[in-house]
Amino acid sequence: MTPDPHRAHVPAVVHLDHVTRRFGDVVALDDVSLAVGPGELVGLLGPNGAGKSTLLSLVAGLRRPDAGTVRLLGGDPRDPRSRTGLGVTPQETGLPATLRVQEVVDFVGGHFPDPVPTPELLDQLGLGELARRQTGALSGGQKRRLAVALALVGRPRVLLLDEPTTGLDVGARQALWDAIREYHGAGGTVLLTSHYLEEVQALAERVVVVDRGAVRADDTLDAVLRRVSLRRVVLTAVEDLAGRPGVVRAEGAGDGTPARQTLYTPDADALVRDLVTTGVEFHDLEIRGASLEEAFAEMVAPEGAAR
Ligand SMILES: Nc1ncnc2c1ncn2[C@@H]1O[C@H](COP(=O)(O)OP(=O)(O)OP(=O)(O)O)[C@@H](O)[C@H]1O
Repeated sequence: MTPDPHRAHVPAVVHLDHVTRRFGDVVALDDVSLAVGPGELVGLLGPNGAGKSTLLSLVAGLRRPDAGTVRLLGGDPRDPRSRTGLGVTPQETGLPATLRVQEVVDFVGGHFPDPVPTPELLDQLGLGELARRQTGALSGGQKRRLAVALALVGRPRVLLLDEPTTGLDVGARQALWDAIREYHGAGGTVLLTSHYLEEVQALAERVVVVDRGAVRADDTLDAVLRRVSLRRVVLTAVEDLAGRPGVVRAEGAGDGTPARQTLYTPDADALVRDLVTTGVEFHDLEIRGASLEEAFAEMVAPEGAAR
């Protein structure tokens, strides 16, 4: 399951070893082991209730495991010395409503030995013009960006982001992605959860799929995508091609006029050969691999489908 066997020689910055965490009868994490090496950008994917936030809260030292061990930067995550190397953006952020944006950043930065200068950080996250606004007057998206600024202000070695761009518009999301990439490019380690598969596909090099408290897949993004056997053949044709040999699913079927159709098949070459040899007229042929969405659906099915 470990994508890179060489990683075993590098001490992990985040390490969970056979970790179980229950809430009453609910087993939120069930014997989970995971090691994240320095400089990795890992996307945690999973349906609602899979255990992602619980995992992050254990790494952040906010909760203890019922069984197993969690290590952060080689130490106990509940030890403040380990936590000074950590930046966290929880799913919901409680900001003091009457403090101004720059005051909050100054205040949090004041707890660290070498904070990022507040104006620099606010500019990086597109919050420069809001520096003097009270946090209670920020929009939801602006609050998310401020939460990420607070996670970055102490120049952390590890960044935990729980759904960092939920509720953001396209521009704000892009700005945040840039900030995450910049942090990672400078050697930072990132563990992020997201409901947006495109976000994980855009950012992560490694994908860990969590479902019902267990790790279902842990591999490079490319390898996860390769696990999906289906290919997408996209073309324009008059004839409805849904029933052609090898087509397991089809979208956009023709109705007597030329229509853009997407045909899912395990063997795109065989399908195209069949269309050509049987004289089907088509144009603008494209063949694509699977998306992360398809890979994810395949990995959490079939039980996941009933959730
Ligand atoms: N404080 C709590 N008390 C009781 N049950 C909890 C608590 N926190 C989490 N759970 C349960 O543990 C399971 C895992 O929840 P968790 O929040 O870790 O999932 P998640 O993958 O982060 O979900 P989402 O994508 O919806 O945020 C769920 O069944 C949830 O209801």
